[in-house]
Amino acid sequence: MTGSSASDSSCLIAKSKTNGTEMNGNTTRNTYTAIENNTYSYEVIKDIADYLLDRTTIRPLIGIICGSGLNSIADMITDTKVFEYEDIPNFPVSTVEGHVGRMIFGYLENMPVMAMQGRFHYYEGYPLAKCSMPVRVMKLVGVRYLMATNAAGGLNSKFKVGDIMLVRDHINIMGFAGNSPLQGPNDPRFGPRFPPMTNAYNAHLIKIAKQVAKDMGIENEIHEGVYTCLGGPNYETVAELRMLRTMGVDAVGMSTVHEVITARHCDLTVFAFSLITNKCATGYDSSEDEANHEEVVTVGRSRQAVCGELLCRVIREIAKECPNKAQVK
Ligand SMILES: O=P(O)(O)O[C@@H]1C[C@H](O)[C@@H](CO)O1
Ligand code: HPA
Repeated sequence: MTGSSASDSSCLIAKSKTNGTEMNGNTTRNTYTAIENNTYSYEVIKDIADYLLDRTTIRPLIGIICGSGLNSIADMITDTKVFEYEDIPNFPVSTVEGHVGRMIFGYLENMPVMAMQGRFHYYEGYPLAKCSMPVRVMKLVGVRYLMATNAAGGLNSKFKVGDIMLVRDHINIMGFAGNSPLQGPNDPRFGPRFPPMTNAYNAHLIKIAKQVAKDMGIENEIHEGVYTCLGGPNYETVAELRMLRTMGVDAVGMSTVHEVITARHCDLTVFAFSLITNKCATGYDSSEDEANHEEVVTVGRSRQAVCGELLCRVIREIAKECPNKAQVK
């Protein structure tokens, strides 16, 4: 299937394209009529995937999402083809500091990858399905593995700022309230109506990452744990954090869960880790523990080399096992 049918009103995307035209004396970027009701049909997402594939010969097998302050993970990619989000039809734009807003195609460890420098969060005003829509784009581009990274508050008392938590599982708190990226009609071309989440995070890749951490000599800075995503943008109250801790949450953030649900729905293999950028304040007297985004981004930047190396080494191991070695550079 290529492109949307002109008769399908739910997936028309380019009704008012003004490609580089002059308006009020200024050059405008491409503008597209908004999709209806923020709904991304299979055809719209296929259009986005085709837009990207038409402009590069790279065929990624791995999709990467860079968390807050972790953009430079994608700077390690070689032979790049860069797409600004604002140039991709029907793509949202990043509005958060620390999220640049670029999709980078290229190679890491000789594996073809595509990486998001900047993700979309619910608190930016995007519905969850729109936040995780790029994961479906990855799927239609041909990606088999999603590697998601995020910045998170450490709730487990053993975690230190700068540590990395390999995500073993998540608690979908927003889902408890009925908010899901899979809400609405199900398109079986992506996946089943009722997808299981038992093994959302691939145990084999976690094992590989632990071995990699040992090889890097950072085994004391690596943990395995449970992540949860809250809606944000405010950080949590002490009472909320205490409740989350009793629920078994080790790290708290504002992303990833809906991306992973979307990825598992369309059968991507998932690996995710959280960089612990701050300790969660579980007492009222610990004002020094108050979270702030500047600190989150600063800690992210200070640890992105380590996070990048971990990711690259895991990719190196995936490359060894890659089912389609022909695609490896
Ligand atoms: O995109 P991630 O999940 O890495 O970003 C975290 C969550 C919020 O967007 C922000 C809070 O500081 O960092
Ligand atoms: N809470 C929620 N999201 C976060 C945090 C936090 O403490 N740190 C980074 N992202």
